Amino acid sequence: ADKWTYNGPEGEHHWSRHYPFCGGAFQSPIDIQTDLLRFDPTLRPIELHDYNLSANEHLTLGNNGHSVQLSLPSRMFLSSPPHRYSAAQLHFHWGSTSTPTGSEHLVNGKRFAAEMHIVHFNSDKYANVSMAVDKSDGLAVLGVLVEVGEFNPAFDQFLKFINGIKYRNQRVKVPGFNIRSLLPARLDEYYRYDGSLTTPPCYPSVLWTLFRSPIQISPKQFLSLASAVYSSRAQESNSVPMNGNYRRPQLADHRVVLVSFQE
Ligand SMILES: NS(=O)(=O)c1c(F)c(F)c(S(=O)(=O)CCO)c(N[C@H]2CCc3ccccc32)c1F
Ligand SMILES: [Zn+2]
Repeated sequence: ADKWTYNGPEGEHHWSRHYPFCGGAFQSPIDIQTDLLRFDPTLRPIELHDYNLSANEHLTLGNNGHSVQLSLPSRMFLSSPPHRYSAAQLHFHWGSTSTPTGSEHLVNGKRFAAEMHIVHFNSDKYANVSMAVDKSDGLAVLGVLVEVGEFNPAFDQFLKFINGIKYRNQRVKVPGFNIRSLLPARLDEYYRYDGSLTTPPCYPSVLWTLFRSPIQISPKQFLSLASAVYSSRAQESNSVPMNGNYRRPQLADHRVVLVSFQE
């Protein structure tokens, strides 16, 4: 069973004991130093298809003990030629109410308040995300940096249900909404590199796309995300708040980070 945590004896420095890839190459996240970037004119704007889900479509919002995740239908897909990647789920990483800095990727050493990941799998080659998750060309994850600022109505489309998933393994149904509205305006400006899952089993199977522009959520929305959920089960006596669920930056070790824009 996945008994890894972000702190303590099962924390990230111990992951590689049970999950060897976590100690391997091509690990994520990384600190994106903009002076190491290489502009790539072939990086096209990210194209999203069927992201506008109807309200009669029901998504599962769940607490898996490591993150808050929202299931996504596989008919939603992104195309980043030559492949098509179907959506699987989106989830978040954040800090804590006292330290609102919990993004996974950093930009020039700056850590943002939180980070959203939309996990897709290569549906040209694999039947589902579980088949794709350990293949080097298996996954494409969209990363969105989150800042505390303006109220974000799109975020509330699922955040208003978060008190139904306070404890590990709790799940609720939420009506579909336009997932595109969770993303920044500029889908043509992003960082691109080959990396891994940022949680065990840390498979080096992810084509990372981290958008340049952060999105904003209000202080109240951040507080709700960072204080509503626990990584412990409902009936457990000592409840463990879920916060600081981000992995520290890994060595870029000569990996090239491509960038789709030139200032
Ligand atoms: N930051 S990240 O994008 O690397 C990333 C996570 F951070 C994360 F927490 C999860 S998880 O499934 O919620 C829990 C651990 O697998 C996944 N889930 C992936 C990994 C394994 C798997 C299998 C089926 C569906 C989704 C996933 C993930 F890809
Ligand atoms: Zn993630």
